[in-house]
Amino acid sequence: MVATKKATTKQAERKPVVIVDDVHVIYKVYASGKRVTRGQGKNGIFSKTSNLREVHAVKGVSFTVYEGESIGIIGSNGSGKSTLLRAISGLTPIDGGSVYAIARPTLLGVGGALLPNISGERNILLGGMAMGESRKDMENAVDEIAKFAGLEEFIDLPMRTYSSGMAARLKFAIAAHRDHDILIVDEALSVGDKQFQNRSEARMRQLRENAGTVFLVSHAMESILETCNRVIWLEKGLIRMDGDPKKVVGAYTQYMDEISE
Ligand SMILES: Nc1ncnc2c1ncn2[C@@H]1O[C@H](COP(=O)(O)OP(=O)(O)OP(=O)(O)O)[C@@H](O)[C@H]1O
Repeated sequence: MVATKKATTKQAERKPVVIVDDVHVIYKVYASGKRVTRGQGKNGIFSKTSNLREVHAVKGVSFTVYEGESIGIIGSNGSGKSTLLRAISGLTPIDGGSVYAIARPTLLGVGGALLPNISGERNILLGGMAMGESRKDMENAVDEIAKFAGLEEFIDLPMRTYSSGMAARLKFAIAAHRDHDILIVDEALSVGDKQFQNRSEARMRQLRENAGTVFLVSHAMESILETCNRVIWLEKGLIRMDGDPKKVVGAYTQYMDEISE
């Protein structure tokens, strides 16, 4: 009886974890392909503005995520999925609107930057500290992370000597070594070789189970349906649909079939 009452109260007090309020992201790119950073467009070293192109990748997206929700983000290529999640994690600056989160969201994927001229071990220390962990905890975690990444013999070598697969494995292992309140997964399942993929998939499953909130970007509808209890479909930087996974995935699949005919 008490348990039922508790559960009902809990449902009534749905706790917001992430609020995305009218978020816009605009990339500024030179037609030559050169990326422009803020402040360079006007009177900077690249003062020739005629070739400057703007890509409005996210055009006013709003939604609220509640505790315990696992959100799948789907949409066709270039619809703004990765940009939106990078904006939520704070890696991509936003050009309008706001993001509020109860904890710092961690982006678990192949995107994070490691430093090429320092060793794998020092990257583990710095990477972990950049995610808010103490130096001591990271020092204790080095061996385990190196082992998970399968890089024990290489961990004292500079990162620039690693293959791209080795570097991706290390990035995944650093981000995945502890549980996160808000976890953002950007198709990280495809990291590394088959053996590492199995290991990372198992760890991902564990992380998803332990995380309070999970965002998953994927083109694999099976993993979206398996993982998420809410799905947001983005198209051309706008939310096209938001709700029940089966309904949203069904509508998206139909749309993709129609446009490919
Ligand atoms: N660094 C960047 N500089 C300029 N434009 C970018 C950059 N990153 C993405 N874009 C553009 O922003 C738009 C959204 O890209 P984004 O990568 O967020 O889409 P996506 O939905 O994740 O795509 P995909 O499914 O192909 O991974 C695209 O038009 C893309 O060309």
